[in-house]
Amino acid sequence: MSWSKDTWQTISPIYNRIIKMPFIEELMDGSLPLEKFQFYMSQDSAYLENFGRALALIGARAYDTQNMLTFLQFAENAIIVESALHESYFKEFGVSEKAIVQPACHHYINFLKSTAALDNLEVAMAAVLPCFWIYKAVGDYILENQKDGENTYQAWIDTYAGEEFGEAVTKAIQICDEHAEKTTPQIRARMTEAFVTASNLEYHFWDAGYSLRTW
Ligand SMILES: Cc1ncc(C[n+]2csc(CCO)c2C)c(N)n1
Repeated sequence: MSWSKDTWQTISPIYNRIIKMPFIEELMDGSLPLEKFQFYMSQDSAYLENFGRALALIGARAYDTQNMLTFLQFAENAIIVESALHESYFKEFGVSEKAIVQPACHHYINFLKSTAALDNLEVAMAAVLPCFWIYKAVGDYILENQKDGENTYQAWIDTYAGEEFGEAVTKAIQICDEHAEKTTPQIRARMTEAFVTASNLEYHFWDAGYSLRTW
């Protein structure tokens, strides 16, 4: 079995907990209180900037120029495409000031940046993968299960369930599998560990949004 299939099975209990979270269920039916979504989006803004930095760092460390280009494009997308989504919601809901980075976000961005800077390249690539893969899976899950009707959060849902984003996810998974295949069993095991940690951090990011958890 490929590294990615095997690793997705490992995190399936975490993924199953994620799609049952009140944050996701209420995002799906549009009943999520605005205050919680605003908190999540303002933290996500800081997340995206730092995630973009981690991706650019991985790009700089890539073994060949093709993978370098791919990760630099991921970084560019994280900054430009996703921040457009944030900007439109910020305008709609009148949030403008830069947020203080709260614990769950702080934990996640520092894990990503330190892994991207100091760990093996393969491990760094695995650490950023849940960000792509879990969002695609959650986006598709919501699109398949949501009821018809107006939803304030539809733009968010469509971003992650979209075809274009799907292609980026497939590419990110493929790159990890290629690197997993060529590396040692020890590093492959650390790739899995980094993937599990990032998946847990995704859970906590949404959980902190729902409970408005601050320092
Ligand atoms: C906490 C958190 N995790 C993942 C994403 C999703 N995401 C952010 S950047 C990017 C790839 C480049 O577009 C993806 C998939 C998010 N928004 N917030």
